Amino acid sequence: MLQVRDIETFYGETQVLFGTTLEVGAGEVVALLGANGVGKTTTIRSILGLTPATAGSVRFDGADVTRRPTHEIARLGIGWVPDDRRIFPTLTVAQNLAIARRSTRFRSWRLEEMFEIFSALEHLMRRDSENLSGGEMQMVAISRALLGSPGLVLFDEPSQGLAPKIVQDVMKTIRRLRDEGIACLVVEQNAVSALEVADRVYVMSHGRMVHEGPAADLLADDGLRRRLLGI
Ligand SMILES: Nc1ncnc2c1ncn2[C@@H]1O[C@H](COP(=O)(O)OP(=O)(O)OP(=O)(O)O)[C@@H](O)[C@H]1O
Repeated sequence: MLQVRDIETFYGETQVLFGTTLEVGAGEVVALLGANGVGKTTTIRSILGLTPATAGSVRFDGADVTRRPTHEIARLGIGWVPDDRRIFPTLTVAQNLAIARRSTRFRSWRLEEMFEIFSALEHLMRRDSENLSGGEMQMVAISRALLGSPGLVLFDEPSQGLAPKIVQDVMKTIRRLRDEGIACLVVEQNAVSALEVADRVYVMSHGRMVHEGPAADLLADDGLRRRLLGI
């Protein structure tokens, strides 16, 4: 579904990605881990064309999207759950969700299905989004991504700032998406939660991948985990 090959990305003169390569298959959850500042968010930004790669390629669903504008890339079926959620604060929850609707070649989701996944969401629909708690915002951010009919969802730090029970709900939702055949790329500081939900994992350091393999292997190998992730 997603193939990122040898991408190089800069902020101005500063190079952040030095030949980053990764793949996510349909119905696969892939975790992207690594210390602060190694380039995980920049990898997501390059996939979405927000900070386009200057070398290498990004392919989604068979199409080369490397230097296409972000709105075109999103319209092909890439959903994004950003680390700062980016919910429009002056709109209600219902309005935030209404403007996210999009049809793609992938499965579309009904609002009622969002209410099944997040039982609290139905009662939040009329609320102004600026008054939501962190967990409520995350429900809205994930629902918004799904209402855009994605084939791939990019999650940036989905558990950041959330209570443990809500983190469990988010991870359960990611499993559900996988079961529906949606590809998920999950950038996380909370490495254990990410490894528990992921099929495969990449570990990044200084803009390059330094490890790739089954998530279960890294979860089981204390020595390797300590060396790569310090935990
Ligand atoms: N807009 C920007 N302008 C200049 N440099 C940036 C910008 N955004 C990020 N950087 C730098 O790029 C590097 C990689 O940042 P990035 O956010 O991709 O890392 P990360 O692995 O996602 O880390 P974190 O978990 O802290 O978000 C860092 O050194 C960061 O300071």
